[in-house]
Amino acid sequence: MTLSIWRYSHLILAVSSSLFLLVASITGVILSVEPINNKLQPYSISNAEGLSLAETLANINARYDDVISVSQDQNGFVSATVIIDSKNESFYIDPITGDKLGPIIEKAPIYQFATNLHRSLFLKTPGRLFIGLASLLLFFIAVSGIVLIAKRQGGIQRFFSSVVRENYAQYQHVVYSRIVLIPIVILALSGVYLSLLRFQLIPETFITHEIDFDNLQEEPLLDYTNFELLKNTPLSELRDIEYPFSEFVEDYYLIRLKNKEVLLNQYTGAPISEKKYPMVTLASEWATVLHTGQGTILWSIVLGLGSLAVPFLMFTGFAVYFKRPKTNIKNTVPKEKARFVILVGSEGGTTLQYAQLLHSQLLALGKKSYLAMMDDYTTFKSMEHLVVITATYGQGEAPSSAIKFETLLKKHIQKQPYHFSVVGFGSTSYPHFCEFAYETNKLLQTTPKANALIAQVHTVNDRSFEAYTNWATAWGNLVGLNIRLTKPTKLAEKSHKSPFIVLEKTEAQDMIDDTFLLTLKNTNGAQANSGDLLSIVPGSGEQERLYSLGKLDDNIFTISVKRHPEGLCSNYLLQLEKGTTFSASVVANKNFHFPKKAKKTVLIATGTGIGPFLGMIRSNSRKNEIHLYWGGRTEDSLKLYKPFIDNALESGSLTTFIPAYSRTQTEKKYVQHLIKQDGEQIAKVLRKKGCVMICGSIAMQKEVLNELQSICNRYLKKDLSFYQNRKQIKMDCY
Ligand SMILES: Cc1cc2nc3c(=O)[nH]c(=O)nc-3n(C[C@H](O)[C@H](O)[C@H](O)COP(=O)(O)O)c2cc1C
Repeated sequence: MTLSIWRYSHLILAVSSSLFLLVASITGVILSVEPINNKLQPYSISNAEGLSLAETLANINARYDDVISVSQDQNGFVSATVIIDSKNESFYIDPITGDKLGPIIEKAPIYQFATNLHRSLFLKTPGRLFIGLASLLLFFIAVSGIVLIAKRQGGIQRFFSSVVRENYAQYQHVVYSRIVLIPIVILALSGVYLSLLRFQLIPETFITHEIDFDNLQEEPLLDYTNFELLKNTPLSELRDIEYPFSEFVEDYYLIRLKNKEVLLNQYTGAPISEKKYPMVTLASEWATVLHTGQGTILWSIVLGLGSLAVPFLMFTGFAVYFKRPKTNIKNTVPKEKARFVILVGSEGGTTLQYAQLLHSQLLALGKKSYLAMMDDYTTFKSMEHLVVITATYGQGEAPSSAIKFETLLKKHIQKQPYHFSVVGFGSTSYPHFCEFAYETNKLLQTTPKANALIAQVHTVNDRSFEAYTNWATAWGNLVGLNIRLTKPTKLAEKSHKSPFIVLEKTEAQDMIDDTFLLTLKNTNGAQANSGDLLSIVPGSGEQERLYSLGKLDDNIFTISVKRHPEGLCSNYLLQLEKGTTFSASVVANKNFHFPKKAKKTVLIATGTGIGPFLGMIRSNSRKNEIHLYWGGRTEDSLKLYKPFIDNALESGSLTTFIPAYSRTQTEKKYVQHLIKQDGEQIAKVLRKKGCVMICGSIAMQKEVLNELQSICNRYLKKDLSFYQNRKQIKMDCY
C-alpha cells in the first residue's frame, strides 16, 4: 500500500474517533491512578506468600469462630468474611496472625464517575458500543502509525533510529509515538476484547461441576489441616475459598485457585470435582489486568502514560496535518497547448509550493505553462520544456505523487522533441540525498525525444529558497526568460533582525580567489553558535542570502564570503566599511553545531566552507582532537585563513591541518583524495563515536560522501547511513 493511503487511513481513523478517544484517554489517565492508590494501601503482608492454604485457614480459624470465606485480590491483599455477633463482616486480615487490618476498599466517587464515562459515556449500551469501536479504531490508528514510522525511517529495522526534525509537531509526534505505541496497542486490543465480552460476542463460559452425591464418604475422617490440596497449595495461588455451608457431607469447600476450581469433601479432604478454567476465562482476566493495570503499579504507570500520550499525539498529529501546505492545482492552460510542463513529485506539499512559484511566473510572463503531479504524466502535444521538481522519501524512494512516473514515462512517448531539467528537493540529513531526483534524471536521459537542458540535477537542501531561485534564474537564462522568483511570505521564516557592526574586513585588494573575511559584532546579543546561519537581505524586495557563522568570541562572529561579479549580497558586504552597522538575522542550524561529546572530530571543507570551522576550532578550549581537511585552488588561497590556522595549531586547538590544492600540480588534488588517503584514521574516528563535519559545495559533498561510504564499507563493515543516523556525519553544503 502506498504511503499516502496509510497516511490518509491514519488521519481518517483519528478524525472519526477523536472525541471518543479524547474522553476515553482522559478518563483512562484518572483510572490508572486507582490501582496505584489501592496497591499502596497497607494490607500487604510480607512473608505471607510462603504460607500454605492449610496454614492460612488454621490461622484465621483460630481467631474467628465462624468463617464464611477467605479471598485474595489482585493486589495480594487477603480478606475474610466472618460472622461476628450474628453479623457478616468482611475486612482485610493478616493471614499470619489473623488480625483485622482494615475495611475493604470502596471505589471512590471520582473513580466510579470516570469508570462509567470510560466504559459507556453514561449512554449505556450505545455508549459501550461507541467506546468499543473507538478502541478498535485506536488499534488501527496505532498499526497504521507503526507502518508510517517504519516507512519514514526507511524500514522496520531502523524504526528506532534518530528522527530527522522537520518541525516541532512532526518531530514530537514521531518520537513520542514510538515510545508509547506498544502500550497503546495493548490498551486498544484489550479494550476491544472487553467490549466483545460485554456484548457476548466472545461467549463467557462458566464451570459446572457434576457431583455424585450418593457416593460422598465421611470416612476416613481427616482434619482440614491434613487435606492434601490445602497442605500443598501456597496462598499465592488462592483467589477465594468458600467454607461448607453446613455439616452435611453434601456441603463442601469451594476453592478457586488461579487456574482451576476444586470442590473438597469437608470430612475426608478428597477432591469431589476439579475443573480447569476455560481459556476464555483466563484470557478475560489477562485482558482486564492489561487494560486496567490492577495489582501492578508499574503497568498502571505505563498505562497512565500511554493514555496521557493519546491527546498529545492527537494534538501533534492534527498540527502536522493542518501545517501541510495545500496542494490543489488550477491550470488555466490546457495540457495539449502547454509549451512548458512542470511536473512535481511531492508528499508533504512544499515542493509543489515551490513549483507553483515558477508556474505563476511563467504565466505572468505570458508563457503557456501547465503544472501537474508526476503521476499525471501523459502526452503533452505542445511541450517544449519539461521541468521535473521532486522530493525524495524513504530510502531514496519516490514521493507519493511520483510512484507511477517511471511506468507512465515509458507508456506515453512524446511525438516532438523537448528539453528537460530536474530539480531535487531533499535534505542532507537523510542518507539518500535527492536520490529520486537523480534516478528521474537518469530515466529521462534514456527517454526518446527527451534532451537534457541542464545535464546535472540541481539539488535543493532543506527547502532552501535561495538554492531554488538560483536554479530558476539559471534555467530562465537558458530558455531565454528573465525568471525572478520572490519568496512568498508563507515560506519566509520568522526571524528577528539584529544590528551587526563590521569589526574587520579583508580589503578588496587583499582578496584571494575573490574571497574575503568579515568579522562582525552583534550589538544586541542575539544568541548564535558556530554553524548557525546569518541571513542577510541586501536590499528591499531582495531574497535573503545565508552565510555560515564562525563564533570567535561572545557576540563576535566571522563569515567567509565569495564575491560573485554580479552578486548583490557579496558586493554589498564587500563595500561595507569598518564600523558600519547593518541588519541581519540569525537562523539556528542545530544539526550543524560542533558535537559536544565527541573526543575526535574531522572537519572537511572547501573554499568559504571553512567559515564555521574557524569558530569551532577557536572554541575548542578542551583541546579535543580536531583534524581539518581543506580544499582550495593554490597555496595562496589559504592566505586569508593561514594566521588563524597557524595560531590554532600552535595553541593545540587544532591537531592537524591537511590541505588539498587543485591547481598547484598537474594532477588535481581535491579533499576527497585526502579523505581516501586517510581512510583508516577517519574510520577510527567514526568507530570511537567521533564526528565528521562537511561544509562547502554540494559537488564536493557528493564526492566526499562517496569516499566516506567506501571507508565505512572497507574498515567498519557498516553503511554510511549508520553513522549519519547517529549524527556522526554532519553536513551543511550549498
Ligand atoms: C519521512 C521522510 C523521508 C525523507 N527521506 C529523504 C531522503 O531519503 N532523501 C532526501 O534527500 N530527503 C528526504 N526527505 C526530505 C524531503 O525530501 C524534503 O523535506 C522535501 O522538501 C519534502 O518535500 P514535500 O513537502 O514536497 O514532500 C525525507 C523527508 C521525510 C519526511
